[in-house]
Amino acid sequence: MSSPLYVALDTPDLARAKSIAARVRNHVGGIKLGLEFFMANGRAGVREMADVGLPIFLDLKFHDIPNTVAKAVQALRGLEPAILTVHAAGGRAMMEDAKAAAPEGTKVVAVTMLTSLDASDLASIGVGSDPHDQVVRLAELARESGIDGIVCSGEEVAAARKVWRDGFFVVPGVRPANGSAGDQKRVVTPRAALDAGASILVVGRPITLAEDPDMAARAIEATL
Ligand SMILES: O=C(O)c1cc(=O)[nH]c(=O)n1[C@@H]1O[C@H](COP(=O)(O)O)[C@@H](O)[C@H]1O
Repeated sequence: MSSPLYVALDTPDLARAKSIAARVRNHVGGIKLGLEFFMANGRAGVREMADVGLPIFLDLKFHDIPNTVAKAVQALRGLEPAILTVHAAGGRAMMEDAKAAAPEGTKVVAVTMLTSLDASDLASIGVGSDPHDQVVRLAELARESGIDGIVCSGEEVAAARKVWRDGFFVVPGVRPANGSAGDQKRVVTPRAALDAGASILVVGRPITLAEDPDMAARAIEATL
């Protein structure tokens, strides 16, 4: 079985992304490319990274009116990523249309509540519920829309899986014990996230900024 560990290659530097991918490729199940990489390298960059031979998770977090999101997803045709992201807060119709526009083999997953936010951040944008209730509510909405799964923190994934048994659950904000959280606020260890029901784990800086990314990926893999 392939590893549930996806490495987030958050860099605008294509050569650097390729070099880290080459070093960790035997210890991860896939590569996540996000806004930083895509803004700098675009479709051609994604194609080059596909040469590494691992599944590509293209994390562009679409959040717009349904027509715009559907057309953006259509415009990605030809890249056929294994996974792509939208924001659940874009609403049910947006998620339905994103799914309809995506290639058959691409999983569409919705970001519920960013792992960089906590309860006080939710309150500051006028959302009264706590992170747990907010994630479960958006998980239900995502399920009803017919997409494949959600992104949430390891703190909510067990509750979300209760309302969506066969959903696909992406958990970022994952840190090895004693790892620096950085800008992440809802953080769990890789092992705890998997035990709670994560389908895949997304780990960026703990691997990419390590002196030896290969060893860092291997050390995380060993805990799974
Ligand atoms: O959609 C995501 O992947 C995502 C959602 C979320 O709520 N939190 C989150 O950190 N991410 C992504 O997961 C990665 C986490 O990176 P590190 O904090 O460096 O491990 C980044 O690429 C983020 O864009």
